Amino acid sequence: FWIHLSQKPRRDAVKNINGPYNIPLLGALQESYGLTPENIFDKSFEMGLKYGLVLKAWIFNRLIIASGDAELNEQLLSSTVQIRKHTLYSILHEWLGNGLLTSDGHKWYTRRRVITPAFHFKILEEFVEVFNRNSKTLVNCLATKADGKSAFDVYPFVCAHTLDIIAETAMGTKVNAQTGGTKQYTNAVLEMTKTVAWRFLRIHLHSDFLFSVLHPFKKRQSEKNLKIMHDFTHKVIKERRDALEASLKSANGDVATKKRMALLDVLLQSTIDGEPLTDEDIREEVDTFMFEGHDTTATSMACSLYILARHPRVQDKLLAEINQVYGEDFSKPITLQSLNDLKYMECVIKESLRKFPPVPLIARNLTEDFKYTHSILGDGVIPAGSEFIVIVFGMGYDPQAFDNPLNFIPERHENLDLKSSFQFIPFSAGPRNCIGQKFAMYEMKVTLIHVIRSFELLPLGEAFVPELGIVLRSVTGMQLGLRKRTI
Ligand code: HEM
Repeated sequence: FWIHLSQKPRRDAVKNINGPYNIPLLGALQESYGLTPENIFDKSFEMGLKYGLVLKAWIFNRLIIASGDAELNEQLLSSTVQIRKHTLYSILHEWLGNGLLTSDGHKWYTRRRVITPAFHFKILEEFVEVFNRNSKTLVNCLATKADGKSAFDVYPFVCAHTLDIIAETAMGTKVNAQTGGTKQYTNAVLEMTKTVAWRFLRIHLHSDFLFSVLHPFKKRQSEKNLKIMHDFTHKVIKERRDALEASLKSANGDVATKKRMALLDVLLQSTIDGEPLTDEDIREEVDTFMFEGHDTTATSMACSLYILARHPRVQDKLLAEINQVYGEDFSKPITLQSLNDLKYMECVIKESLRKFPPVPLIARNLTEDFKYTHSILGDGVIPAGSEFIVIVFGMGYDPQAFDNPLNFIPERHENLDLKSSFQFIPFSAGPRNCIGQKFAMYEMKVTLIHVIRSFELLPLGEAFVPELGIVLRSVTGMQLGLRKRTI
């Protein structure tokens, strides 16, 4: 009774927000019962129709606000105060430490300032060669599947490809995931990514204690993988630091002018409050890039290929644009400038991100009262301590923003007339938006150029069945078929 009474001020504060019936003390358990990673998408749409784009739910003493409403989300995501990530992210801590993705407060702010120059266009320009070379390897790997009649899951192929790219660009090291190279490290990254996604879907396993007790074998395996990954990253950092110091001591000095800079090199040369970053600081950030920079992009790319396979008209138009920009004989080199000329491809990628957002949810813990002004809800306050979930996947299907949202229509992005840019946020928005957004777009463009020029994508295999993870998954994989093009 006392708990129920103590909730009253918080209940009163969110009276203007609809939501399912709450059983005193227990909350809306009847709604969460039977919710699975696969049915959560349909259930969310049902609840949106019933309660509107913003809804509240209590689970015991926790107040959860879920919002697919751009007006409210804009105010939350633009805030420089409400930047604390949800406790759901805690399962990433043992791997990523307190890096850019998971930190907040002063630490996040200073790190963001130091890391931003690592994504400067001059550095991205140098990465085009890495994207290009690895895309050619991807094409060679995919050629083994191009019999024109068999369906296969394209995700593992693009995942190894994005892992190769991020290792080379973040650490300056080749791990050859596509060709079976540095197996111990790449297997550890891939297994760890799977374990994190698996734990994410099982709320009780967010507790490290329960994870150790209920799944001791998985826990041991996970510790082994962590050690392999951390040892590897530390070794690479040490080697790059030694090389940097040696080159700075040498007469004609600076590595940056001679060799391609990896993101790691930018961190090695940075200071915070006059102090260089320690190896552990850098390790957190490099591991953050390794995680955040490969799985998101792999999902996005695999989904683009999946949906293109089912839209031959769009494929033809894309191929025509590629030929127009690079010549039928592919004589023009791929540069950042020429990638910017691929306007239709940009629309294709955006449309795929709308239909299949790789990060389906963004979740925050509110550290202070969140005051908002809203055209329907009026002025209000969501109390500190509440949890706020931005339903990114729902926003892409809002018919107010996107006509015929179920259809795949890249052309809609040519003249998209949104009331606010916050209506379309696959890379989030505001101060905690994705720092790797441009990197990802260029990487995806180079990959698509090579795959589309080499193969006709065929609508074979099972349909996509979405499954919620930290990153979007499909229960059936991302299936398609391939036929070699004769150029
Ligand atoms: C299609 C590919 C990608 C998508 C859809 C994507 C999406 C996102 C989203 C939605 C966030 C915000 C997460 C949150 O607030 O909880 C985010 C943050 C972040 N992303 Fe990406 N991302 C992609 C690729 C990349 C790449 C390639 C890198 C690195 C090379 C990267 C690095 C990061 C980092 C470090 C953050 C945390 C930024 C901060 O909190 O200041 N991402 N990304």
